[in-house]
Amino acid sequence: MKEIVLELKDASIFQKESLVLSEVSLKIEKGEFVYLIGKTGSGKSSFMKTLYGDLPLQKGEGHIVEFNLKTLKENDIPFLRRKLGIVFQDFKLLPDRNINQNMLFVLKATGWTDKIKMDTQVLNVLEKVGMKTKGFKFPHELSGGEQQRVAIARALLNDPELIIADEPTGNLDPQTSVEVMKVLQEINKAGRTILMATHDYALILKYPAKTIKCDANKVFEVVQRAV
Ligand SMILES: Nc1ncnc2c1ncn2[C@@H]1O[C@H](COP(=O)(O)OP(=O)(O)OP(=O)(O)O)[C@@H](O)[C@H]1O
Repeated sequence: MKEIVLELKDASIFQKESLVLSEVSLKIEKGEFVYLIGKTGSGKSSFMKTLYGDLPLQKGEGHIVEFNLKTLKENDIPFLRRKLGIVFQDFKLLPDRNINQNMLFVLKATGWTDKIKMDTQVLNVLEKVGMKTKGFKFPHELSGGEQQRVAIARALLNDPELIIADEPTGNLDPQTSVEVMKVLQEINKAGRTILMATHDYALILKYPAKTIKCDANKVFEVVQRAV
């Protein structure tokens, strides 16, 4: 039987008191690549925030990696985040330090202490995204696509069980989006599970995968048709 990385049953997603999504039931298995689509304001970010503990799961059931979202405590959140790799549209790299230092900052914050192992892991993840030789550069010295590749490398540092990417190509031109997408595809082929919110239908057509949609306060799987 396949390992389940994420399972929601009849979950409701709220922003404060307002209901954004209801009756959400879905399963994501280890190794899947899943797109999350939907209009602006349909609830994609709220959905993802619930998965990484930024919004509480107030109703329904939710299990992600080894965590129960319903009983998740404030103290559990850093441990949950270590099992997830989170990638944002706006990269969120620290501007005042170079790429290697950005990576080491995350490793230190997540409990790594052995300097040699840390340096090896930084090189290892930068190599996976084709940025091994750019560790000395500052974020502002990199293109948007390179910054996003570094952000993906950062998400890989703690060997996550699930990568949650919220519009990772949203700030990139079409060609650069494809380059970043190729990196995500390679990471997926290596066995990692990826949930990616996107507005980019060209990417979905080029790299078809299971697609779930937020619409009218619901989440459902959509069948892609060849065009
Ligand atoms: N911090 C917040 N406080 C209150 N309401 C919020 C907050 N963030 C989002 N919302 C509301 O929740 C609903 C869903 O927004 P959300 O950002 O999840 O949508 P989205 O599908 O990710 O949109 P986009 O594609 O623009 O990122 C919207 O009605 C929005 O106004």
